[in-house]
Amino acid sequence: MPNNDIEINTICSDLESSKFTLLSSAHDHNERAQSDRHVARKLPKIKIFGTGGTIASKGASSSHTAGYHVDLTIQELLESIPDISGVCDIDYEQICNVDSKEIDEDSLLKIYAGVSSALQNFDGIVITHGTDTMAETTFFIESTIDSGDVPIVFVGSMRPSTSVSADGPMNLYQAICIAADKQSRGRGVLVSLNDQISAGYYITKTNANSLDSFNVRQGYLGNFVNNEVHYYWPPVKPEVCHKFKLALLPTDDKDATKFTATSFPTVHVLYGHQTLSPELVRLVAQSCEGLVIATMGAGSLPSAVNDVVLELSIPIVYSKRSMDGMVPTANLPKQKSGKRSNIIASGFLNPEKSRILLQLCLFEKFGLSEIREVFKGAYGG
Ligand SMILES: NC(=O)C[C@H](N)C(=O)O
Repeated sequence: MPNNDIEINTICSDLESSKFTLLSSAHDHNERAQSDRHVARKLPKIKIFGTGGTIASKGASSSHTAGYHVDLTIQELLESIPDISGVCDIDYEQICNVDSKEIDEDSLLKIYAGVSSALQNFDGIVITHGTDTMAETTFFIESTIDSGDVPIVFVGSMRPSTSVSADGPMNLYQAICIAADKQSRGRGVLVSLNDQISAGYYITKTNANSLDSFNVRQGYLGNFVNNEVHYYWPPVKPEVCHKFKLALLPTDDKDATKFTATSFPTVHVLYGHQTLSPELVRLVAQSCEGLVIATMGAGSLPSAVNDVVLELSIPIVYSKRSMDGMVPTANLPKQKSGKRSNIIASGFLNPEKSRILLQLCLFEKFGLSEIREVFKGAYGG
């Protein structure tokens, strides 16, 4: 992790002679607060966290857009963007540096802790992250952090830094400008990718390769064109999002963002298909505290699978493998006795977001009816 203030020459061709100063996270905050630069210009202070992903990756050559590996620190990434010294003052920190397939609960909690702490001292937060699992992290952060007015902007890229027309530097530049823009206040967790601004709660990665990788059926919130942020709507947050107050064990009485490592209950996801084995469902259910099944339509699974599910005692969420639409409660299989079963409809939540929501519910020790209430927020239950 970098320790000192560093001067950076931008590589943007029309700004070749410009310089800006990056403040490393180790830099003393009091010194920063007292600096004339801050006081005189009153620029927004933006915290930038690096976690890895394609945006921080290098490939074998400029034509390679696959088979690359994470190899750039957040400091190096910041060296590749246009001058932002007139936009904001930035401070940066490397949380981890991995492909997002490696993001686990430990990384999620590190991001959670970093964001919680930065919310107290910064006007905006930017997090670089791989796109493959970005939607899971944004869903987790929106579900666990009340960001008030402070924008939390996630950003990634689809091409590695070494490729021709790498999209990372522009995406990162835009994310920082979005986080620094007053219009972004009161919008919660945002995602900036391919000139579009979306709600972190709703995004889904819908294209495994193209630059326009995130499709948001609920609509984009705005876009970024030629240094301008344009929102289509006034500030709004996802109404259906259940906010969890994570009961983490503090290790420092004075600092609520420091806590002991915690593991979340295990929740597995099974993918529904013709001939899905009831025995597989039974077997998987033995090794988890909750299960999500990507059903084939709006809650449909072979009857033999439904029969096994109804015998189990753990909560089982019926989600869907179709990208759009929802699983309504009316489609859930019922107990012969007429009693409510252990099955919960995911509403419009996809399997991976349903998994995180169920995990959070189980972490909070919610019973079946409370879990149902939480999923009702997403029109399931
Ligand atoms: N475009 C990307 O960022 C994909 C990469 N595999 C990741 O999620 O880390």
